[in-house]
Amino acid sequence: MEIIRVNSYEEMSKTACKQIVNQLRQSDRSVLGLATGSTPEGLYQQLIDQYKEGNVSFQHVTTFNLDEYVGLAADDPNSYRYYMNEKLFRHIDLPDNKAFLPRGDVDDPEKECQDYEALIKDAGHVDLQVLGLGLNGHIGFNEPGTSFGSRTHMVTLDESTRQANARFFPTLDDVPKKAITMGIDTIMESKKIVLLVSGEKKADAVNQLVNGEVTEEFPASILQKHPNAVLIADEGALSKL
Ligand SMILES: N[C@@H]1[C@@H](O)[C@H](O)[C@@H](COP(=O)(O)O)O[C@@H]1O
Repeated sequence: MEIIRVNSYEEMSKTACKQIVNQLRQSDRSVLGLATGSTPEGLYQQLIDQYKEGNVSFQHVTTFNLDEYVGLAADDPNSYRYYMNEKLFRHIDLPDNKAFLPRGDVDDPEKECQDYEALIKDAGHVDLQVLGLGLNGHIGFNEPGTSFGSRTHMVTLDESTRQANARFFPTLDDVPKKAITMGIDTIMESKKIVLLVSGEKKADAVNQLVNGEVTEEFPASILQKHPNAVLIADEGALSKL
């Protein structure tokens, strides 16, 4: 895995933005994989700026997000669909019908997982997948213990993940207990992976990711085996390497 060391959160966001712009210059019909959480917010702002300056268009792009909470509708302010609309989609020219997330409020989440896999396959798989890193090594919502062979599936969130994400919700009780996430194998099929990590609180996780053994107990460790993965991380995140 290539490591790009940057000085700040802003530089991380700009460097990731360049990777995406380069991808879109190679093909304006690229399929992008997107992530939520605090980490990619700066990247999305950079992409909006690039779009507004006329440097990039998303007109022919397709996007697939990693995950969504089960039970939350698109217009729920805590849903990842709502996050993506607010932080990126409504500011750019990406067509609504090309911006995919798993739907959290369906009657049959298992079927939704299969349908989501089929959509990704029909689109020709993800060209560039943006990832964040959970404190426990999760990617998407693939918690420790998830099979490396997993495809899009429904998961029960770890208590630690619910607590880490509680800051977005009124109370911890409001954090959903289940989510739909692309599986590890689904993520690994992406042609390129751009993993973003910022801040000292992720330093132990980054150390384990880079130097630890490849184990299902630390899902992100599988990225060591990806042929085209890049970690863009700031000094804080790399401080324990
Ligand atoms: N499902 C998301 C992940 O995709 C994300 O990478 C992680 C880290 O979030 P943050 O970037 O806010 O630290 O949080 C959530 O659990």
